[in-house]
Amino acid sequence: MGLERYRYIVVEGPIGVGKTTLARKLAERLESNLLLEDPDAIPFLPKFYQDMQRYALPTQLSFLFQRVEQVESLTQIDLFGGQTVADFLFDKDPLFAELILSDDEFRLYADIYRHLRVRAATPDLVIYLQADVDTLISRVQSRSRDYEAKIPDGYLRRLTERYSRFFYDYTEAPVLSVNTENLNLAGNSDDFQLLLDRIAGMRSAREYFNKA
Ligand SMILES: Nc1ncnc2c1ncn2[C@@H]1O[C@H](COP(=O)(O)OP(=O)(O)OP(=O)(O)O)[C@@H](O)[C@H]1O
Repeated sequence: MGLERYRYIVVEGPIGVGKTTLARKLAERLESNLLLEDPDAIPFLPKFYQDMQRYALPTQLSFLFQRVEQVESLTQIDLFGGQTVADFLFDKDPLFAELILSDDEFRLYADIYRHLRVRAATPDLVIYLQADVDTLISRVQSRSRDYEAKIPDGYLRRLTERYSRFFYDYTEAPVLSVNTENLNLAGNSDDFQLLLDRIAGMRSAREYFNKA
């Protein structure tokens, strides 16, 4: 199948693009370990969407500590072997921090981040999912988590821009950028198979997949 060579695959992209959906499907197909972000375990998140300025710091720190724990569990998984699929990249944590924190808060966050000295494993492949902001909005609405009704469109737009810049500069691991506008990974198994073939056929460190 050509997918065995990836021991650690990360699916990334802005809120609602479909990371969790794809990570679950990949893990099921590969019979691999699955590492998922758990937004329901962040008690500040609903409050954050109501008052971003006030709740940005506790929300950001809660996500950071959750990711640290998950990255540590990855080391455990590694001991037992097998493949792992995750729906987040540890290195993207500061991307959110820069977007939502004030300058002073960001300095404090950066100190904590540095002192944690996390050594996150480098993925063998990052699948970077992309979609228009309007598509993100409709996908977020389709999963109907009540508190997400308050996510401002401008926030999703700025986040999407930050993601583009982040991956423009990112060279740590091979990246497959996937335009998901016409690729229904939620329901269409043909589309999922197309993507699997594309992943298996990946030959260089940076490739693009755009279903015509
Ligand atoms: N390629 C796709 N085409 C159409 N709908 C999709 C696609 N991928 C995911 N969806 C749908 O969009 C919604 C959001 O998907 P999902 O929860 O996987 O996003 P996410 O990127 O993991 O979000 P978050 O960043 O909040 O964790 C779900 O309802 C899912 O069924």
